[in-house]
Amino acid sequence: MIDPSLPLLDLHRHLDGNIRPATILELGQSFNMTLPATTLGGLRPHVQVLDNAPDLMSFLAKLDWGVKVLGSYDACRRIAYENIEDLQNAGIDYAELRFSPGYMAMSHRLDPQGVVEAVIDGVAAGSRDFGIPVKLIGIMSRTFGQQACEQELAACLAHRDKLVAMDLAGDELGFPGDLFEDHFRRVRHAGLHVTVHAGEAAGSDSIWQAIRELGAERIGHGVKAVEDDTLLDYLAERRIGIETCLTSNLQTSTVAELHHHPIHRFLDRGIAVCLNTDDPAVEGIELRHEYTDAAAKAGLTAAQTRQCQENALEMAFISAEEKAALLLASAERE
Ligand SMILES: O=c1[nH]cnc2c1ncn2[C@@H]1O[C@H](CO)[C@@H](O)[C@H]1O
Ligand SMILES: [Zn+2]
Repeated sequence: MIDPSLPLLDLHRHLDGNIRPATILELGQSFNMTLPATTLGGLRPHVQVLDNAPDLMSFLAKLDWGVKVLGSYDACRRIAYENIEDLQNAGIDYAELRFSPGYMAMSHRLDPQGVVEAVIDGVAAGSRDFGIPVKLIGIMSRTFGQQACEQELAACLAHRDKLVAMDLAGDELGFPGDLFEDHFRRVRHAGLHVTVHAGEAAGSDSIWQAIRELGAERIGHGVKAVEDDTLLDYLAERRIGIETCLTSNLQTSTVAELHHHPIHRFLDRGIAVCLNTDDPAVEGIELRHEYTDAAAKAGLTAAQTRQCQENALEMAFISAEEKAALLLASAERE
């Protein structure tokens, strides 16, 4: 359930995992690209997870067509702008949108820094037109190695005043966090917040590493924390929040069924957990679905989903004043 007297926040949402299928078709055609289909119905299975994927990497392959059609900076600006319109349609009051400039740049050899600028521009225009506050998180896509992540980091740090945090995403098993300690030293030195995808494909060690070596203040997914009692206590005590993405965890086969999802255990231990979409267009869901259907399947009560809304507000990378403004706006619409 969503409590309308509290703001609705999406803190874990990939802008480049939320490119509309219709836009993929249009952009593909405008750049004279051969797509796997020429109709929306035909394209859907290539860009959306219809049956749960067997593992994380097969799930992530569904994001590829979305970035393959980014043939210009204008295309990047457009999808960033449409992401804000999607937030409005989804009834989201505040979002932290994350994106991987190198991943978006690679198919057409764009300059990652130009991509960062286009995304900032499109998000600013959308945020203004639709009246939704949005912050940006830069992603280093570990899948492409340390060097590519260096490039992404440089592109992001060139605009560090327009970003709130950096993240590490992609192939957690193939590229463990210890390859990125230098990168995150620079992130922290730049004064940015740190959130890391950890404990999704790999185990609880990956979460410890993200916290201790990379400086993670929040953990994306964190499903495997459930293996480690000491870690659960640590997360609760230090208020290191877990950005849970229920449907994504099901579609990547990180959990077999939602009623086996450890979110209960996390909430029972007093860990700050919130509900998020991850890659809404690829998953074919929106945040409302996570708070209603998915939450119900995971066995969450109305009090628990309300707690998730409160936790999201606590976890958001914004000031106390900005949090108070979000609270006030939702209280007033009651
Ligand atoms: O659920 C996820 N787990 C790990 N990495 C992800 C997930 N969703 C998207 N990305 C990764 O984030 C970057 C695009 O923003 C890409 O590297 C994509 O593979
Ligand atoms: Zn993610």
